[in-house]
Amino acid sequence: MKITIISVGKLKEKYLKQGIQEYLKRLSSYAKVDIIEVADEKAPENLSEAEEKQVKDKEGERILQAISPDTYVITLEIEGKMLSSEQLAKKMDELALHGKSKLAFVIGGSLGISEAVQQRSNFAISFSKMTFPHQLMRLILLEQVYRGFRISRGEPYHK
Ligand SMILES: C[S@@+](CC[C@H](N)C(=O)[O-])C[C@H]1O[C@@H](n2cnc3c(N)ncnc32)[C@H](O)[C@@H]1O
Repeated sequence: MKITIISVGKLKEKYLKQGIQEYLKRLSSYAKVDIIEVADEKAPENLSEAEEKQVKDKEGERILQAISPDTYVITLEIEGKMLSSEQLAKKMDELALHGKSKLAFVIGGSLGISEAVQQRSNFAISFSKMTFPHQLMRLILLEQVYRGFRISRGEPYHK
């Protein structure tokens, strides 16, 4: 399976970069995982709702350009559906079983995900009702994808 993580903005913090490199290395035994960073819009504080929508729409266009038509898209959304790690593992297994060999996870920018990207999404997953910074979300997602592969293969992993 080819997994792409599409994320808005560049990763800056060194400690996150190190963690992400570690999980990419671990995941390399299970899948080809690429990260695509799309440019974020510089968004000052106190934007009106309409201006926020414009920012999200522009970032959304860049996200959509990075997705090929035959890709199954999972967006990360606070209001999405919460799954257990086992359920995420099962979902990835089922996608592979149904011949879906391309999977993209989309992490929004600081204002979230545009409507157009939500419409393109095949499934919206929530990691809880809490808001995580998008850069940290990348690391949490990679850990869960790695955990998912270990669960699917019955391999030991931390409980
Ligand atoms: C800082 S958050 C954006 C917050 C924005 N107010 C919103 O409601 O989406 C940046 C991105 O991280 C991801 N994210 C943050 N917390 C999440 C959670 N609990 N579950 C799923 N995705 C989350 C989402 O993709 C979100 O677009």
